[in-house]
Amino acid sequence: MPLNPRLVKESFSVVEPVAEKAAGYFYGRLFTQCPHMRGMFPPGMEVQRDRLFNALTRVVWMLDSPEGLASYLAQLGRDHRKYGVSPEHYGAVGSALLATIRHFAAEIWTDEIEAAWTEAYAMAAKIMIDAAAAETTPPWWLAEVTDHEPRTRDIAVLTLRPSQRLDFVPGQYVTVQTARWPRVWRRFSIANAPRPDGSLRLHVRAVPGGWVSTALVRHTRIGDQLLLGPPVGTMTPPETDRDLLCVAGGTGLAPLKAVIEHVIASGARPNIHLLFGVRRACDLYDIPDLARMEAAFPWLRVVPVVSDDPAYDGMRGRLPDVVERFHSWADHEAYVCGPPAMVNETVRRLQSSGVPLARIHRDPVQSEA
Ligand SMILES: NC(=O)C1=CN([C@@H]2O[C@H](COP(=O)(O)OP(=O)(O)OC[C@H]3O[C@@H](n4cnc5c(N)ncnc54)[C@H](O)[C@@H]3O)[C@@H](O)[C@H]2O)C=CC1
Repeated sequence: MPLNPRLVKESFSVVEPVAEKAAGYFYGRLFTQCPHMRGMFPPGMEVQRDRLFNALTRVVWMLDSPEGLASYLAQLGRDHRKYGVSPEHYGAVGSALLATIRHFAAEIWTDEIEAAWTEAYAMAAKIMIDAAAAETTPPWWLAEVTDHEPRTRDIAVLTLRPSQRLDFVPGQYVTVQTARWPRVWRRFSIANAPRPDGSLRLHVRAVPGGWVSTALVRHTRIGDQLLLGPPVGTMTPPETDRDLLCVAGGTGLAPLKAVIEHVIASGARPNIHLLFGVRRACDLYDIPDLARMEAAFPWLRVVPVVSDDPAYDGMRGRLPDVVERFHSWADHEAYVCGPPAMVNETVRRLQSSGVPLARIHRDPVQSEA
């Protein structure tokens, strides 16, 4: 039977408003049916629940764009190897998912909707299973912390050396697990373009209640080992030599720095504006490094922007406002990364000021605590 994206989307839109409940129901079904699968997940399931729905939402809304969907699902399949997922698990997940959607969309449920979900899930599972089976890189990497620089009270920049070669594209992120929190994986963007020594830099803010981020900022030392999942993400460098606008909110700077490093190393000479927004001047955690990049590449202009510090003697304001009043970006390729609300608003303003959506790069998946 052919895919029926419309029926899947319509029924999913009934479940979306009760996503949290639905995710709880889904895991309840899954673990009752397959108690041994509980051990594959961390003790606290809150982030996992969000993740399930973020991924599901993305898949459902991409059903009409098969190419983008296939590449997203393939990345997801490769990434799931680090949890020890094997093809048998997909059947159990599929039946728990179907039971969940059926339960929460009961009012509109029909045989056609059931068939549409069955078909869509079978297609998605096949892409994930095939991609995982075809992958030759490790499911996860051990990485040694070779440097740990506290930059502010809450932010540290870590340098890691993976024990095996880890290929990635600038702008991608990895998931990280610390010895302190087994089975808890959190995403952090790689903050550099690939280097000859294979090292990776991460920008980490310890957020309240953030298990992994707090462990990385406050309890991690040089010589410690971390686990890294496969690199994922689609916010990769531009394929044109158009001028670039990069809008970074806080540690959302990390992937944009990687993209800029890549563009500089490629030998292209576009003008690059990097607007680096923080709340207070003391949060400008990477200025010395950015100033070095600026000095070495005259086409790069770094503009620190501070939103909540009236005493700051430089550019002040909210990033979306500053972007809008700066000048026209209509001819630029734009990259936006940071807190989701900031990203959404900046993208909207760029669009309404004439930057086509196809030229605005963002990663719908944000990093977590
Ligand atoms: N660490 C990493 O590797 C990555 C982090 N991120 C995300 O970047 C964000 C960084 O957070 P923080 O450093 O705590 O940044 P923050 O909360 O201190 O804010 C940074 C900037 O965004 C602006 N901003 C915040 N909320 C806004 C809103 N609602 N509307 C308009 N502007 C707003 C602030 O004014 C400031 O200029 C997190 O959401 C994180 O998930 C994204 C990708 C990679």
